[in-house]
Amino acid sequence: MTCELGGKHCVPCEGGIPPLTPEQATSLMQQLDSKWNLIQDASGLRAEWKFRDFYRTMSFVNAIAHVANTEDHHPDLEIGYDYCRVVLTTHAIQGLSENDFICAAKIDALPRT
Ligand SMILES: C[C@H](O)[C@H](O)[C@H]1CNC2=NC(N)=NC(=O)C2=N1
Repeated sequence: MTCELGGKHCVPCEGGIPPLTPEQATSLMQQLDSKWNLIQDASGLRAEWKFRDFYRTMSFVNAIAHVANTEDHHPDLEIGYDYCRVVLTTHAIQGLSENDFICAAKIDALPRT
C-alpha cells in the first residue's frame, strides 16, 4: 500500500457521524508526512511549512486552496511572509473525519519550491 488516502476523495459531511477516535486517527497518521500532528484529543490535524519568501508561501497556499475547493473540504490557514500553518478538522462533527486525512494526504503530494 503506497498511499491509500491520497487516492480517495472527500465525501460531503453534514454531521450525523461520530468523529474518529484517537486510536483511529493515530492509525491513519501513518499514511501522512511526519510534519502532521494530532491536536489534543484528536480533535484536529496540524502542520507547518516554511518557505524562502512570500511568493513561495502563497504559491503553496493557492495550491492548498485548489485542493480544498476540489474536495469541498476547507482547512484553517495561518499565513505569514515565510510560513503556512494548516489545521484540518471537520466542522460539522467538531472533530476529525477521514476527509481531514484525505486533504492532508493531498497537501502532502503538492509540489513545494
Ligand atoms: C456540504 C459541504 O461538504 C460542507 O459544508 C463542508 C464544506 N467544507 C468543510 N470543511 C471543513 N473543514 N469541515 C466541514 O465540515 C466542511 N463542510
